[in-house]
Amino acid sequence: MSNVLLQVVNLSKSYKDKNYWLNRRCINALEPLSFNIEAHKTLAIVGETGSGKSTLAKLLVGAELPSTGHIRLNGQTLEPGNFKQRCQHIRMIFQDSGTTLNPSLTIEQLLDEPLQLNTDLDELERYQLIRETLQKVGLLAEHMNFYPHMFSGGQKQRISLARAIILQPQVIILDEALASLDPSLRSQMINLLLDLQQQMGLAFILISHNLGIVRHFSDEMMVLYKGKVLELGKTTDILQNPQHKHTKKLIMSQRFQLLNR
Ligand SMILES: Nc1ncnc2c1ncn2[C@@H]1O[C@H](COP(=O)(O)OP(=O)(O)OP(=O)(O)O)[C@@H](O)[C@H]1O
Repeated sequence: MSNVLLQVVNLSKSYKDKNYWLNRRCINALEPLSFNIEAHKTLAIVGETGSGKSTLAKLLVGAELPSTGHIRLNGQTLEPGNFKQRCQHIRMIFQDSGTTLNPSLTIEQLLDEPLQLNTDLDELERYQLIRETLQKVGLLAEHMNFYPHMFSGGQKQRISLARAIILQPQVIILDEALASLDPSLRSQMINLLLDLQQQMGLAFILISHNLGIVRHFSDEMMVLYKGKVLELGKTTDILQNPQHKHTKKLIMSQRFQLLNR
């Protein structure tokens, strides 16, 4: 019996075309797609601009409602409008999430927010969980009293990661989360994410333009093109033996990144 954590079944999204007379035409941002992810595994989503990666991420976190399909977590269907249920189990980290931390709050207040909103823990329990979570992401308990501007870019990304894991989610979506870090910080962050994945059994969905990162980090990959799935399979198989001409083009355009890792 496989250890399937997240099941995506026939999920699709179309938008009304605002530029079209009477709005009768639709843009199919994502054609119906299905996939599974197991705990401890990483699925990378790649594709050129406009291929539907962000749309898929928005559907997974519940920021958009699907046109068709549904999502199951541990066999249970996630209700489209139930944000509390969704945001406890599926969290997202963006490219510049470090820079969007509220500058007027201390790190303790920033990490306390999701706990107050989503749990019944008392003040002492929340305090202890904040301490533990900061240590998990390689920061110190004393950092609780600091403000975001007192940290470097890489440390701010760790604070965003702490905010993402503090509710003990099962799935984390990394939307170009590693793109703005320099190569050495990026490797540290990847190692930290892999450690947390081991410890917590997390499943990651990695949205990235960088096939070097995809190769290093992911077990499986999905190639999207104009809202359609071109390929879905083991990352090593697809990178070594791409079947579709658009996948081949993507790999050729990044052979430099792939050679340098
Ligand atoms: N709110 C919206 N209304 C109308 N069309 C939209 C909306 N959001 C996305 N689209 C369209 O859906 C398609 C997929 O967009 P999406 O942002 O998911 O692509 P992407 O792969 O994430 O691109 P990028 O790499 O640039 O972020 C595009 O054609 C886009 O124009």
